[in-house]
Amino acid sequence: MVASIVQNPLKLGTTLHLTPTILAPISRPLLFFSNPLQLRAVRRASVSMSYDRQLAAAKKAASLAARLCQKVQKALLQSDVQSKFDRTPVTVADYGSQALVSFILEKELPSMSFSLVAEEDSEDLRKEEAQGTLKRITDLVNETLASDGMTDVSPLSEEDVLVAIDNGKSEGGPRGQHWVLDPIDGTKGFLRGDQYAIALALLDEGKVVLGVLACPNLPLASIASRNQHISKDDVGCLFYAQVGTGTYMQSLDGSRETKVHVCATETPEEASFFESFEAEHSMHDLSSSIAKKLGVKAPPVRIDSQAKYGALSRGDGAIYLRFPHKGYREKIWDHAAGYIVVAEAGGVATDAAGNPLDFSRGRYLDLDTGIIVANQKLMPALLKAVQESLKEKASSL
Ligand SMILES: Nc1ncnc2c1ncn2[C@@H]1O[C@H](COP(=O)(O)O)[C@@H](O)[C@H]1OP(=O)(O)O
Ligand SMILES: [Mg+2]
Ligand SMILES: [Mg+2]
Ligand SMILES: [Mg+2]
Repeated sequence: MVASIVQNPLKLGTTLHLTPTILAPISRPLLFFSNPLQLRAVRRASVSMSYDRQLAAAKKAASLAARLCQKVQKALLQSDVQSKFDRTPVTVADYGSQALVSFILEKELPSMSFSLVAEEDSEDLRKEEAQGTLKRITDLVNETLASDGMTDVSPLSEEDVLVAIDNGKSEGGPRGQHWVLDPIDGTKGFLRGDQYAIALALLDEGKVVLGVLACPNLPLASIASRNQHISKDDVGCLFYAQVGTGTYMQSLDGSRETKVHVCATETPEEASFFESFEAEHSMHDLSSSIAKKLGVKAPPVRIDSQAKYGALSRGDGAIYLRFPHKGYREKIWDHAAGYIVVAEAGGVATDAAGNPLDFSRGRYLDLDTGIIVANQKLMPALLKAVQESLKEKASSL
């Protein structure tokens, strides 16, 4: 038996009321240094310790992008779906979300040099036949900005939208600060009316220092017990984490902030695990073999997108297993935000060999075989089961 969380937002009709975010200033200590190098080093340390301003901007950007996506998901039209060169779907909401997040981050943080590594680009939208689609995206972005009472910005032109989308072409890397965005993670789930996430993270010197996950269709209550009735007011979560300060969840309307922690179980038999809804994205036979070795009794919980990391960070399940098929290269925007949300909640995410995930190598996350996530206590047994199952699979080929 397989459990899946299916929230059809076409029936939910949620309206969001966002309050404007107040930006907290970075506090810089007043110190005197005669050596300018020393002064620069201390300034760098003091700035890198607090990402409050960036976090506030990221929360605002992801919440507004979620509002845009909800609107599109409610009125999903076939014409809103294009196909990219790799034949994965992309919708007006993917483009609109990326344009909006890019525009808001740059506007809210004018003093920062702006670098964004993001999934989408404007190439297909610049084609003659995409004129109508581009107009629709531009309208969606402007309507969303207006709905937030952003009266200090004049409406974006179609060219502004294309430029905002193409800001996402940065290569990232180990130096400086880079935003990392998946404007809709789990587009297939989005199209099905199921789970998806707007995933935004910040890299500083190659490390993930903050992450925000907006999950418009994820219930605020645990999805561990799946048969409860969920009202439309109890759906839509925003997870966020800043390095060294823990992970928090609030409702997408800005209320009900709570600190969250991963499941503390030390007993694999009690653990339940998450995996992709799509068998094309992760090998279900392999995860089933791992779960069997661990003695996991509960059926897998299959949901789309980084909503899995969010649900894991608040203890809805204890393990996340992801084993893409041979040849697939993971991208940093598919894991950066989820990674810090889980890590700050007390979890560990590694590749299948137990190596830490390295987000500093550019747009791809080159890793060994797969990604596994659990609490610290479960990790040794999980790694052992993963290695055994991988060996068995290799010898059966
Ligand atoms: N063949 C594939 N194997 C693994 N992941 C994929 C594949 N194709 C797309 N993805 C990406 O996997 C993620 C969804 O994973 P999940 O199965 O956990 O929901 C998405 O980021 C999706 O991209 P996208 O952002 O375009 O939806
Ligand atoms: Mg995609
Ligand atoms: Mg993705
Ligand atoms: Mg995406």
